[in-house]
Amino acid sequence: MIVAVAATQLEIDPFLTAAGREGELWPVAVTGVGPVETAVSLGSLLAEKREQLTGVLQFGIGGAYIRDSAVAQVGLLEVCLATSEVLGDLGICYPDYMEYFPPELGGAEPFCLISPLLERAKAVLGNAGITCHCGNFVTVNGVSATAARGRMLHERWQGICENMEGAAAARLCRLYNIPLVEVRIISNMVEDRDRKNWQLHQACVKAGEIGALLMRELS
Ligand SMILES: O=C(O)c1cccc(C(=O)CC[C@H]2O[C@@H](n3cnc4c(=O)[nH]cnc43)[C@H](O)[C@@H]2O)c1
Repeated sequence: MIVAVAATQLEIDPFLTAAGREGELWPVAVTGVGPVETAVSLGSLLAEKREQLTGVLQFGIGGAYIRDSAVAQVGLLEVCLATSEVLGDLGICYPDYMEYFPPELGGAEPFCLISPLLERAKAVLGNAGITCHCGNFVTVNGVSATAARGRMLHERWQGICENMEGAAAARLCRLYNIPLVEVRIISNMVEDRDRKNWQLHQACVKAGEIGALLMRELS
């Protein structure tokens, strides 16, 4: 059994619409925004259901880091799959520099998400003709609101996508030895903040549709 989770009802509603009657049988949860809420809600869910679970599907929206080379730039409303997750702002925060703690103090250590379930998810998207970018994701407590901060996190982690929940789910899934597939649709570029450039609604709708497709094919 796979559980589908997203941070907000804004992401879950289009998922339920796309899932239709079939979705009534799927376990689904809203985890809340940010790593702490995710750890609390997903942690109690996994503690209860871990014996029955063969995977966690986390879907939602995220920001795309702007890359130096235009070759593989991820764009608005494009699909990203995480091959790793890291807590990108756990440490000492300077305006455009992060100093991470040593490993014994919980220093930033990426969680690898490569698994047979991830390979199946890639195949599902490929068979549906959906192009997806696979790469490292970075989880933050605060949305990066400057291009400089985004560039710094991108360069430090070779990150493609910023979000606020993935590393918490990755840490829990590692604890319980359950594979995690994290898929995000780009709602915004990580740039000097300009809210009018965000495509929040469209990204939530697409995230719900892709989430439902993956649940249908992976369950
Ligand atoms: O600034 C606003 O008005 C505003 C309105 C609604 C939502 C937001 C968010 O910041 C959403 C955070 C939510 O979405 C994910 N997300 C989307 N883009 C990013 C990003 O660039 N950096 C980090 N997280 C992002 C995140 O996972 C949260 O669940 C703002």
